[in-house]
Amino acid sequence: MISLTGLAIGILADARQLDEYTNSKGLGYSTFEIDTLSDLPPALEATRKSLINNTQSLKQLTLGPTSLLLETLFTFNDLVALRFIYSHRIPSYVPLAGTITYTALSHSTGISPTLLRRFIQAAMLNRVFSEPKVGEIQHTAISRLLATDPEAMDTVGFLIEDLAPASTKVIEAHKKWPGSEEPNETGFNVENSTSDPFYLEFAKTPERSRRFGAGMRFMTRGSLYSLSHLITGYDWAALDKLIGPGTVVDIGGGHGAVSVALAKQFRNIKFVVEDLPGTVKEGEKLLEEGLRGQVEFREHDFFTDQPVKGADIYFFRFILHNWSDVYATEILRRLLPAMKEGSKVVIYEFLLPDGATEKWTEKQGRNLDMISATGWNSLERTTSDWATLFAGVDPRYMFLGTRTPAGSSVSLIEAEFRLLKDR
Ligand SMILES: C[S@@+](CC[C@H](N)C(=O)[O-])C[C@H]1O[C@@H](n2cnc3c(N)ncnc32)[C@H](O)[C@@H]1O
Repeated sequence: MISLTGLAIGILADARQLDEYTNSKGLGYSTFEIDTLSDLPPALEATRKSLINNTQSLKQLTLGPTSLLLETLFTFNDLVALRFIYSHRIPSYVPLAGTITYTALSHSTGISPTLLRRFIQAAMLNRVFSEPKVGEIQHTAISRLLATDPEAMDTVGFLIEDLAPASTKVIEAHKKWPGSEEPNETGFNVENSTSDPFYLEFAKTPERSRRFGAGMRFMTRGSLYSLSHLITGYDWAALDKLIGPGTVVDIGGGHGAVSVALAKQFRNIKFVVEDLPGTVKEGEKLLEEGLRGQVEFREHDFFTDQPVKGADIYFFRFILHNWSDVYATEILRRLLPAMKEGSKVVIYEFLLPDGATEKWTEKQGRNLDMISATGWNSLERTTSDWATLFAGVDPRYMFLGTRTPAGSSVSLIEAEFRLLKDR
């Protein structure tokens, strides 16, 4: 057990380090007006995490159980305020420098000054806009981002207009379809009154699809998601040295983002990017001239037998977390007839810890897991989940384990095809 003072002492030491860093960079102290702590060196990233986790614990302890429970229960108000700001495009009406009064904002938006004041002041608690003088609004770093970066605004829209309402229907979906692993029996299906799965439903409304795509790009920006972790975090060089050459099949590879990045680094590995017809055509069009021959696109539905025989690696990024165990099993089973002794399945996905964690910096994994439940009836898996999944597909799959490259949000999960006589 640690005392409030003990937590505060740790916080003081971490805060001092970050202050010294921003001062040494000529940024002064951290402020809500500009982003002073982006792109920290790796050692200070650990300090940032420790500061976030300890301040959160300190705050939760200090609130006490009743206030903490009520604070959690009232978080829906945070989203309502943000939804108001999103749907009325408020960030675009506030000057990037200086202030605007509620009355002036009312003239440009057509919304009453009282409504504006109430919803914007609610959002200010989360540092979206500030009021340096009574009645005058100015941008903070967050609201400025919403004003200047369309993908940030699209992320708000996707999460608040599409996912949050669907999440309120998850329990109804569980009651309607108890124990379902079907991708079209979810909170998203109840909310949208549709029997089509998530992506098919989105495809009906181009604007919704576009907003989803922009949101995904925004949320995977930055070093935590950088493909450099995948490039350096796995021994691709061993495959590159093979005389033969080595082959990687990038299943559900989209437009080939992963294969293209790897192909540039490892010029002797051949990549086959498989996806559904429209995506494959787009990918082929986008492929750089210099990579033709090394990267090939091929139509393939991963619920049918794998056509590329004897590849060294069958690779999946951000695929299996969209599918419940029944479907993930089928996808992995369809690889078996194509695999040779030593063929590997390499998966690049989020990995949840086996046990619970209260660390605030690990909340993102929980968020993603809840989203998987809301939209797909799928899950973010733990190392034990992966081991159980492979064991249930076929005894020839030998689960090799999981690894998270330093500084990465995404982990490697690996299994090998071994004939039973080798065990
Ligand atoms: C979340 S994206 C991941 C794309 C890529 N792996 C990446 O990480 O950039 C999922 C991909 O799976 C593809 N997909 C969905 N169902 C599929 C199926 N039955 N067979 C093959 N690909 C499929 C989609 O077209 C999409 O490109």
